[in-house]
Amino acid sequence: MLHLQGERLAYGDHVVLPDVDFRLRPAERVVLLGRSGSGKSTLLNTIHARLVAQGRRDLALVPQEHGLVPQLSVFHNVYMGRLNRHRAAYNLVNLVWPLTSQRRQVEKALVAVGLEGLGRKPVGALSGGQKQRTALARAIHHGGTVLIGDEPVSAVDERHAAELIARLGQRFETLVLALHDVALARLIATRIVGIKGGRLMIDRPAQQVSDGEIDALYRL
Ligand SMILES: Nc1ncnc2c1ncn2[C@@H]1O[C@H](COP(=O)(O)OP(=O)(O)OP(=O)(O)O)[C@@H](O)[C@H]1O
Repeated sequence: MLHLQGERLAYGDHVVLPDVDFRLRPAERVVLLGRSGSGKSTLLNTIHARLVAQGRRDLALVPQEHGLVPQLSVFHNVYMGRLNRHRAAYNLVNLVWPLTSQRRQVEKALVAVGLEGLGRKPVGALSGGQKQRTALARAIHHGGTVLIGDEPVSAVDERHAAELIARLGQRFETLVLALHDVALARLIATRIVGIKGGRLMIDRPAQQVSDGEIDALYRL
């Protein structure tokens, strides 16, 4: 599906990951772990950009800052997950005066993330956890086979985070997620990638990765 080979990931002169080898295969559930600033978002964003450049459309994204429009309603933000499926005029009608059929479909995505009935609320008036759920609903509404998520449940409490991650696992065949919660990573990951010191220190099937190795990622 994707193969990064000896790639140098940098922002101008600031090299984050100088020599990345990373392969993504269909149906993998890859979780990226590592300290803050280790390069998880950098790798995720590169993976997303490459898949888009390949012309993949079956790809949903939950970015770290959610990428929502706070002035617009939850409905509008979630509807935007499918903008590319319709003609501009149809989208315009729905953004101004949503059709019942579209409201129903968006509502299904809202139910999936526990935001039922909140479609009319402006995103700017939501809690942090609700904003994050809105971003998840947009990804679910977009649909596809691959989900790229940067800390997609970080603002949700532990129990609900596990439920939401499990739901994402049901909806998307292939997952690449950055997570900070190791227990959550263990629930969903078939493969763990641990980043430290500019390298992918770990890249193995999840059951072969010990807790000690994961702890070492977070040690200075
Ligand atoms: N747009 C950018 N321009 C320049 N440097 C950046 C940019 N984004 C990230 N960096 C730097 O790249 C490094 C890796 O950042 P990245 O966001 O990939 O880490 P992360 O592991 O996702 O961190 P966190 O867990 O805090 O989100 C950091 O040193 C960060 O300061």
